[in-house]
Amino acid sequence: MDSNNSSLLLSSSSVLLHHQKHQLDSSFWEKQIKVPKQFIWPKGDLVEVQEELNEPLVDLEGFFKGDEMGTQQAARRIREACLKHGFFQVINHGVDSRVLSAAYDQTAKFFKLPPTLKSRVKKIPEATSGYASSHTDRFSSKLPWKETLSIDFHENSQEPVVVNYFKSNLGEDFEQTGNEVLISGNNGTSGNQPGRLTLGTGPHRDPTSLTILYQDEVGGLDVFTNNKWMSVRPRPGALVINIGETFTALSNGIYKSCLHRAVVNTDKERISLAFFVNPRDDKVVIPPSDLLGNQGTRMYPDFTWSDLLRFTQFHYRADSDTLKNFTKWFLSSKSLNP
Ligand SMILES: C=C1C[C@]23C[C@H]1CC[C@H]2[C@]1(C)CCC[C@@](C)(C(=O)O)[C@H]1[C@@H]3C(=O)O
Ligand SMILES: O=C(O)CCC(=O)C(=O)O
Ligand SMILES: [Fe+2]
Repeated sequence: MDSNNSSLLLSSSSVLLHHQKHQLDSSFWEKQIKVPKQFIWPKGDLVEVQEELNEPLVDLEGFFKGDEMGTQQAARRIREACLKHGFFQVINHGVDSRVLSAAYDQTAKFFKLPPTLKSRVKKIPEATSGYASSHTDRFSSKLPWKETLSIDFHENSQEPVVVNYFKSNLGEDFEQTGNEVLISGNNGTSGNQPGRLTLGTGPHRDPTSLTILYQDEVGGLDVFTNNKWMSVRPRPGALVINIGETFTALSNGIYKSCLHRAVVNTDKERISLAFFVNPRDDKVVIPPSDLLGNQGTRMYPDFTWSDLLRFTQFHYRADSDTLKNFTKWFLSSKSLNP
């Protein structure tokens, strides 16, 4: 796939706890036990995880060394995972561990900034980049217990996009932050009540093509498969990879994008860094003809990543049925404006 349109999402539900405007800091929780109702999720979405997902661990060392056997084994494991639930973890992925920890540290540093400084990079409604606290500007219920920082990133851009983003919005002091934040992060939180009633990120399938996620040791990423919620164990140095719905469409429904969520930890804050890989805006998502089956049936219409992104940002909150509802919306908007 020609995929050079990506975005970075940094989020931290815990820092929300410490820095949110409506005094949602630790002293607030000591005095109050009530979580604002907009943050409370339905019981069905909060069902606790029982088991760990035994997702494949893919070692990319052989691939990078040009070793045929190692490459084939990795490819087999990836295919198996994508046919089943679309989640796997990679080790020896080539991303230097020092780069990952520097990105993590800078992310943590960003979320610890005072709200006034963070709001200098606040996401405006039409934009896909910027800082957002619980998406309060977009939604009024089932709010995620997190704050996020998203940065658009185009591989073919001549500019150091991330560095410029930090430098121009937060000043020269943040040039280093931009240098080190190569992938981005999401986060969980602390506090008994919020931990039991809220979610860092609600159940959804990623609308994107591919998500590369670095989660810290706190954990909290759960996947819904085999009819139950299963946790994805944080493995030191590993990256979690998952298929998004754009990839499902590209594979004509063969590769699955699985429902997942990030739960809030009752005593520890959590940071995760997600790098979303997407097709270029002008590329139509069309599966290769050998994936169409005997009848040549297409499962999804021709669409571009920007169509699907627009749908999730302005018409629909990504959940378990985004691709199905996008397809309906897209076809009916096309028949109205052919
Ligand atoms: C294109 C995207 C929209 C979201 C960020 C990326 C990939 C996943 C989406 C999201 C995380 C799914 C759950 C709801 C959401 C609003 C969130 O909790 O952040 C989603 C992101 C978004 O719409 O900004
Ligand atoms: O924080 C996590 O581990 C997952 C977040 C997520 O699913 C997303 O950003 O799409
Ligand atoms: Fe996700």
